[in-house]
Amino acid sequence: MSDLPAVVVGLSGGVDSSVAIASLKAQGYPVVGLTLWLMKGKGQCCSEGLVDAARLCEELGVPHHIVDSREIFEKYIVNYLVSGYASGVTPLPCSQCNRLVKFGPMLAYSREQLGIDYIATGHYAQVKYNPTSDRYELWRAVDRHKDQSYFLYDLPQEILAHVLFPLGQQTKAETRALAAQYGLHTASKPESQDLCLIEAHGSMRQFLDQYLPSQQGEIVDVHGRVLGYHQGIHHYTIGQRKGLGIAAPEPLYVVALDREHNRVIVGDRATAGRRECTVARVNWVSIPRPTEPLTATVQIRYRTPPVPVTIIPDPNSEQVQLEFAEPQFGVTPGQAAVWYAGDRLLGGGIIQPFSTPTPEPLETRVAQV
Ligand SMILES: Nc1ncnc2c1ncn2[C@@H]1O[C@H](COP(=O)(O)OP(=O)(O)OP(=O)(O)O)[C@@H](O)[C@H]1O
Repeated sequence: MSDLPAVVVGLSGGVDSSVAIASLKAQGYPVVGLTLWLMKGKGQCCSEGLVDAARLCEELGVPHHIVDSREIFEKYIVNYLVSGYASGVTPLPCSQCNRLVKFGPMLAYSREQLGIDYIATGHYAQVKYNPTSDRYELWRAVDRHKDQSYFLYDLPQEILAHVLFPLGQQTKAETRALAAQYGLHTASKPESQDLCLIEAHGSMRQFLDQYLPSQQGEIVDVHGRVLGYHQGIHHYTIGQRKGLGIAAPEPLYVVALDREHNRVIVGDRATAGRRECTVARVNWVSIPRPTEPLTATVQIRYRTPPVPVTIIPDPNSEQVQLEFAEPQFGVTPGQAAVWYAGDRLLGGGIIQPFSTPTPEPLETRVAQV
């Protein structure tokens, strides 16, 4: 009998989680596979993922559980996305899904149904216990290109204390080599490129179009001049530069989404740059909440490089104010800002809507004259 604790491994049917469970098993951990059934559609997280995960567990000779999580996925992710886009923000579903749909419920199921106290996933990130601070710290993965720590910033200490990331210290190439070495049928599965919802529905636009009706409106500049038309403000993101469908001599960025008048407001680079923003729903991970301002680097999107920032805690709330050393162009309400000291993830939260002065619609101004 192994002295190692039993671990429940979240399986999506993809190569990363397949190698995560096979590696833990090879190290002597008693393992159980668990797949959350998240939505209907094609691709992982749907029936295809369930079948691949079941087949993998059969090959490995380990138990496999499937938990129908479609209802909580609908409640916490689909509704969150649809209401966010409808109100003019661009929500980040992955960190919320990790906390509320995946890690929290997986650990609860493991404990309550299986009496198992540890869970693992195929995420590329590392958890390190710091005995001095008595905190479970989150660190970037060794494979910087695959690092997924950004999406995990919202995990509380109670969960991090019970999580293993078996792939955090290896490269994706090593994962693929191990998949072949273990003879896993998932070894040659292509990399998932995008958000699971996008894989299942084709694009975010196609997904949203099922819920939010098209509603034509104006694309205007910061003076209220009409430059073009759109089919719904939910197709746009603050900071967006490409795909605006308007010809202009200089690059234009979306600087505000005016829900009240169903308008997209665009501006030049100088208008689009932001030096600060407010971040709410902050989760402090590797350090406790500071009382003094702190310098760090911050990522305002998954794929943007970290940039220098000062984080100013609000004495009266859990919010913080971020002050960037240089103006940033993709500061998008609804997305996560996640700050680091080197490779150590300190904390993160959700960027709050900011007030960009929006011009009065033309007819209102004409009426006032
Ligand atoms: N439906 C699910 N049920 C259980 N665990 C899941 C599910 N989807 C994802 N996970 C876990 O979260 C990890 C990261 O998921 P993500 O969607 O980012 O996939 P990925 O990085 O492409 O990994 P994989 O190759 O395993 O699909 C997975 O490796 C897996 O452990």
